[in-house]
Amino acid sequence: MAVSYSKYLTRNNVYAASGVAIALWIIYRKQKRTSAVRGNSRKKQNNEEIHYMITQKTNKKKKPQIDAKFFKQLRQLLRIGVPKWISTEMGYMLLVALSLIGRSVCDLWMIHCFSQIESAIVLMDQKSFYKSIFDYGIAMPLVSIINNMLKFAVGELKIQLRSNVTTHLYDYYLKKYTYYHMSNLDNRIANPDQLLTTDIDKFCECVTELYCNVTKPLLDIIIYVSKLNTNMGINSVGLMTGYLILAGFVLTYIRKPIAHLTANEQKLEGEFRHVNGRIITYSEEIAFYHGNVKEKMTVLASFNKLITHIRKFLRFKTIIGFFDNIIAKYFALSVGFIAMSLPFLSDNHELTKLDVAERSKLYYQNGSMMVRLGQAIGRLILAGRDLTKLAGYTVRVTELQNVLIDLNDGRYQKDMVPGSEHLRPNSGRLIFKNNIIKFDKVPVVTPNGDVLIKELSVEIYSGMNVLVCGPNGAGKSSIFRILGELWPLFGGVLTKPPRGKLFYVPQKPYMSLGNLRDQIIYPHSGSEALRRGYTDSRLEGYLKNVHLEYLLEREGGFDAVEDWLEVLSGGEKQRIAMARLFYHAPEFAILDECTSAVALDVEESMYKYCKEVGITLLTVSHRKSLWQHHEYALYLDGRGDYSFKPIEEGTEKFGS
Ligand SMILES: Nc1ncnc2c1ncn2[C@@H]1O[C@H](COP(=O)(O)OP(=O)(O)OP(=O)(O)O)[C@@H](O)[C@H]1O
Repeated sequence: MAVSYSKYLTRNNVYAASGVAIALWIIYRKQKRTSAVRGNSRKKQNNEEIHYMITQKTNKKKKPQIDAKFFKQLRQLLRIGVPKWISTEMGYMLLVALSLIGRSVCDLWMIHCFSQIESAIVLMDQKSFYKSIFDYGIAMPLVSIINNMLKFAVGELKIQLRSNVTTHLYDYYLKKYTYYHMSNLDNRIANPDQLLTTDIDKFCECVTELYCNVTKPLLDIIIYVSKLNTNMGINSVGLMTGYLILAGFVLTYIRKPIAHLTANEQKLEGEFRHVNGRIITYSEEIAFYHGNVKEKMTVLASFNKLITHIRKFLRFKTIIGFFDNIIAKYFALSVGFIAMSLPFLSDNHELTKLDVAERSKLYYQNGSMMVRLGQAIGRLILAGRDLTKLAGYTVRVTELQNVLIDLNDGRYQKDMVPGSEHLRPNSGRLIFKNNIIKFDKVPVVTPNGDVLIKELSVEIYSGMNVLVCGPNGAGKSSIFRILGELWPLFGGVLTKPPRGKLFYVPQKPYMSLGNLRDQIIYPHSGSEALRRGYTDSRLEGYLKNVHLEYLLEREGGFDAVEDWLEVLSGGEKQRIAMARLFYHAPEFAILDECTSAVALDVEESMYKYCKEVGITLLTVSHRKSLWQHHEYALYLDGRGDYSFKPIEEGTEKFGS
């Protein structure tokens, strides 16, 4: 029989359809105009050479896909999330599974209960009706408890997974110098902050959601298939199962691009956050330069890139959603109805021998089960979508993990300058020995293979204060990066005191979160300092040495908590860093232009104090006034040569 569409042509339907058409047209026109305006502004931006750069290598091979590699990566990450078979995480997984079983049993019981209620109404059986309503009322709290227990267990499972994965990766990230190496020696990851925060969270959320979205439908399918098989026969159940397999294949195939679109979205979110973060970090510098307009353009360029991608992703999801709905929901239901009808419409099924009332009751029960079976199948197919999303997060978190493992093992991936292919990072030898710093034929090479000095051979003993000088970019700080083990040794033998006996004071000192005491004793904790015998009065002495005792009164004592990077002036920060040096009292101190903002008289008293307490100084400075505090000068000429000589009467002093 032909379908007659004319009956749908009612006045209300025509109004509704016209409304939707007009709304779509307005959106289309508006978007076209917006993209035209954006196109112009983009051209303008290009003219002004507005672009932001984040040096993250795009690895074309690494498109996330649901394949054996993905399952291997997922298994590895899950082993971190659920480390043992007998563990809290397993306990919560079990609780989730039990709650899901409880919910399926409740669903089944409710189908039975509702069929009793409806049958009692149709048969006008008052007693049976009130009994069923009473049973239903009694069961309600239990159903509610099971539902909320499920939510609780899912929430806790996610928290456990996130804690385990995050702690594991931070163990690597904050081990030795990995956090420094990731941004300075390796090109692979540009935004570890995004990966360590949002991406891990999303990964764990996806895993828990998937666990529920697979377990419950699977459980439902097993329960309903076995019930329906008994009630209706193998044909009906076979039809549904066959459909499930076919639909699963089709949808997995058309959803393939979701994985890399998700991974890309996370990457762009990370870049956007990174660009924003820079404005916060350098707000003062930007403000002095009136750089707001330029920064706005950079931020908007990053934002537009993100939005364009999200919009593209949304369109893709909308189109896929259309097929998802049809295949996973509506068509699944139609197949369900056909499967339902098979025994009822056959001539020789046992059902045909029952009276109408019994058949109606059975139809309701089997129909409800079939609908739920259809929904379970639909949900299972839709879980495929979560799986592709999960593949995106899995790739990103796995990449982070791999890079962290590589860096911990001393393996880096960085674009090297041409001609540096023969250089092998970590090919030098490191020896720990007290009271000596010795570079024995150590090449001074930047992480990207730029050779600043071919072979440096210098021997410095305790008590030999050395001034390091030379033009900008000659490699003065680079020598100390190698000495501080931040940069790898590309050859030779480096002898140095053990960590902790060598202290670095940079030009821009770092101030930690915490109170005033924490700034002096960084990176020790308050209790550690006390254990070592450093009372507040001793710390006050160090503040006096750097002429900062007034801070105690101004800020409200050692326990005052402030954002010290903001609250202290440049010179105050440098003086706090010197007080920190006095507290640690190392064998050797590297002073890298660390008194550039300090008044000359204060600088002099600080240097005198260092000598008094026997700290050997290796100073990088362009100030002539500092030469008097040193006995040796290491001069780098900026062209790869150097000289290491005692400072004598006639020695030429470099600097201003
Ligand atoms: N992380 C890095 N990766 C690659 N090259 C670097 C890195 N850090 C510094 N360089 C390069 O190494 C060279 C030497 O830098 P270094 O900081 O040692 O100079 P410097 O002598 O201390 O100069 P200045 O007096 O200006 O502080 C510079 O050309 C610089 O660009």
